[in-house]
Amino acid sequence: MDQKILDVQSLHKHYGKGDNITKALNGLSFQVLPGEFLGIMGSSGSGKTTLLNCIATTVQPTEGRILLKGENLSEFKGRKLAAYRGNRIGYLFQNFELLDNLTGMENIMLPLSIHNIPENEGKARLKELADYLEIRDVLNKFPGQMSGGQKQRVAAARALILRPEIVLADEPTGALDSKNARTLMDKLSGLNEEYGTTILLVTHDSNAASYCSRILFIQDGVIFHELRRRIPDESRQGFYERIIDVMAQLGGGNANVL
Ligand SMILES: Nc1ncnc2c1ncn2[C@@H]1O[C@H](COP(=O)(O)OP(=O)(O)OP(=O)(O)O)[C@@H](O)[C@H]1O
Repeated sequence: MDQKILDVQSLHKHYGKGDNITKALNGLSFQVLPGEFLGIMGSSGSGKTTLLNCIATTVQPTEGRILLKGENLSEFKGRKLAAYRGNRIGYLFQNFELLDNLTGMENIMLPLSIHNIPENEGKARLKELADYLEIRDVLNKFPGQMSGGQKQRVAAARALILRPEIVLADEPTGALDSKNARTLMDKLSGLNEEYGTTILLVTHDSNAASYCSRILFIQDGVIFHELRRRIPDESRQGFYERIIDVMAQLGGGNANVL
């Protein structure tokens, strides 16, 4: 039994050809254990989204491979690939990606009908997530009637309703003010602790990253540094300070405050 949930091995992704080639990933290797809350940081263009998209199988690596519990993702085909994309991973995006003509509840329930989850079970999951994410009041509203923070928590409920093994979050706090960003991160880290959901979080926000258990810093498509929160004795503030030190070395600057 392979203990790792993800094993990324010498991953390369090149876009374009010849003079127009961009080497977004340049031989990136790391492993993720089940239940980890892994942050991925790095300056703009360092390859973070490309990495997440390779894991989501929406971008095909040029070289290297990604193993999910020992199985090569690039060999997933047909139903197995659909099941992987549909319910083994959940996505959370910076711009929420909710359907504007559906209510909050309909947005959250949509994946359930696609994956044939019985109605009673679906309703029970909806209630649990709505209570936890504090979105009961907006379930009958349309996205246009919600605040940014509410939209992102509805999007989180949609990402989680099928109980994915891995959540891929690409800058989920990027469009939120600091209070809403903190609420979202509190909720995500609570879910990570309570349900053991593995989370991969791409972020520029050192405060959001301080909720993670480990952070990979990427530069020019390779891992430049790694930080691990010292559990249980290191405070989030202490971890945040170590993160901003590394960000300063990366030249990314830091405007985020706790
Ligand atoms: N579809 C594409 N075609 C060509 N080049 C691309 C494509 N997608 C990304 N790139 C290039 O690959 C590099 C890595 O991009 P990527 O989006 O992975 O970086 P990032 O670290 O997520 O950046 P940001 O923090 O700005 O979102 C960049 O130089 C980008 O211009």
